[in-house]
Amino acid sequence: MMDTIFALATGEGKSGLAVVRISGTSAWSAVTALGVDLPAPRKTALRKILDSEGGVLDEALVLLFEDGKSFTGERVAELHLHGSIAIVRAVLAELGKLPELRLAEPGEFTRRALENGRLDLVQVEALSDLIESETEGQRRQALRVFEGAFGEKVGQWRVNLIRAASLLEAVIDFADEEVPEDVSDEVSDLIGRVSKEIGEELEKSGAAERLRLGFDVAIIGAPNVGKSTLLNALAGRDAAITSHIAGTTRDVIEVRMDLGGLPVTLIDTAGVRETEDEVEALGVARALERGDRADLRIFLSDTGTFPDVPRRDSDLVFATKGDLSKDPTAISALNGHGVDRVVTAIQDRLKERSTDGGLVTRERHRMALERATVLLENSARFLNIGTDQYDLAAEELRSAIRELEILIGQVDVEAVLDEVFANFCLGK
Ligand SMILES: Nc1nc2c(c(=O)[nH]1)N(C=O)[C@@H](CNc1ccc(C(=O)N[C@@H](CCC(=O)O)C(=O)O)cc1)CN2
Ligand SMILES: Nc1nc2c(ncn2[C@@H]2O[C@H](COP(=O)(O)OP(=O)(O)OP(=O)(O)O)[C@@H](O)[C@H]2O)c(=O)[nH]1
Ligand SMILES: [Mg+2]
Repeated sequence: MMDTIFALATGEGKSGLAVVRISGTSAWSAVTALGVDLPAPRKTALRKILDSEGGVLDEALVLLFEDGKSFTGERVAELHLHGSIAIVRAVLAELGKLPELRLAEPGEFTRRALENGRLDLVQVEALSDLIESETEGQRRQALRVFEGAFGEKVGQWRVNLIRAASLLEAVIDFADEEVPEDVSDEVSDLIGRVSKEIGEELEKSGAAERLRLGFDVAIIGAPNVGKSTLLNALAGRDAAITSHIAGTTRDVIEVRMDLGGLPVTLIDTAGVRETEDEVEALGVARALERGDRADLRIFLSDTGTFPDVPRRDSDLVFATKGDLSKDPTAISALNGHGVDRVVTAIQDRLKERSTDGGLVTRERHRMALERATVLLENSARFLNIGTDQYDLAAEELRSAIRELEILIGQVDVEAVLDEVFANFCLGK
């Protein structure tokens, strides 16, 4: 029997409401222990929550879920408390005194939902992405996987490959008895179809992965060209210090923002120049390094000269301080002129790389599907050699099937589960 676990399910700190969730066989009796007269399942009721001495901790809504009919699949109780730090602390302390209960680990409620077959492993990851989502694009992508689109697709691939493996195994098993019918066409067709579909998903994986993680956009240029001023204009706040002194910015300054549904981390960097100043030189090295790693770079100049950095086709280039020059294409971050053009240009460049519709959003998924692809290629090769290699073809197929099963968590691999749950929110 599993422990009954509990945790604060809502955010830390002061808030309108705070929900404490309890899951496991003792979930309801724990609520009784808080002096609550239990309401019927799924019917909220207003109840006083008491400590062990009978003192009132809060007046709250209590909600019970029956075994098998909850998010975790276990018996669940929720206490919808006033969102006070003191109330939450006191209620959690009372629950901690009950011998059958312990505090949940990050992601443990969701882990139980997985173990009870209510979610598959890619849905678990999508749930984590959904909670982490900050932009529309990220929310839509995570929700699609959470609703089961990827799990279903992988499930179909698996069924097709199992059929292919069974056909081969039937031939192997009966090889000494009767002449088996020729299965190679059907097997090769099944393998070919699955490989093609996996390939199509893998093609979209780069974009889907980028959308999940967000894009790094670095602003690069010589000192004093107005990089930090542009960052502030885009961020809508004074995130970076600006001054007329060349070499003001020394460290890398990052601001996360939502650019038309795209998650962008805008990066302001030190002005690039040769310098005797040791600290500034470190800043310049960082600027070049971050620029190198960035998904997109914006080069700024107020004189037409740029740092000597190898260029990419995708680089955006803008002249600055348009209010001081006659160049009609120059932007002015100081008075806001042309800043909208910068935003549109960033969006255009990034949109190309973040087409919606991808399901393969994680390196873990991509690697599993890449391994499966290689195994399927091997299998097809053995299949083509002839019946005496069918056992090897079937073995490669079984390995490919296993990759798919690990991918959706149909077979437990502790290391995979630990990796997936390591980054989960507390209380989820
Ligand atoms: N108060 C509260 N709100 C919440 C959650 C929660 O756990 N508690 N959720 C937590 O993530 C999400 C909703 N997810 C849920 C998923 C399944 C069930 C559930 O009880 N399923 C049962 C009954 C379904 C039904 O009512 O038709 C079942 O599937 O058998 C509840 C919430 C978001 N909002
Ligand atoms: N007139 C005018 N001045 C600007 C404009 N943009 C920036 N400046 C000024 O130029 C000076 C340098 O701006 P910063 O944004 O600090 O320049 P930077 O590129 O970040 O400089 P470093 O951090 O030293 O590399 C400041 O005095 C800004 O007010 C602009 O569009 N028009
Ligand atoms: Mg600066």
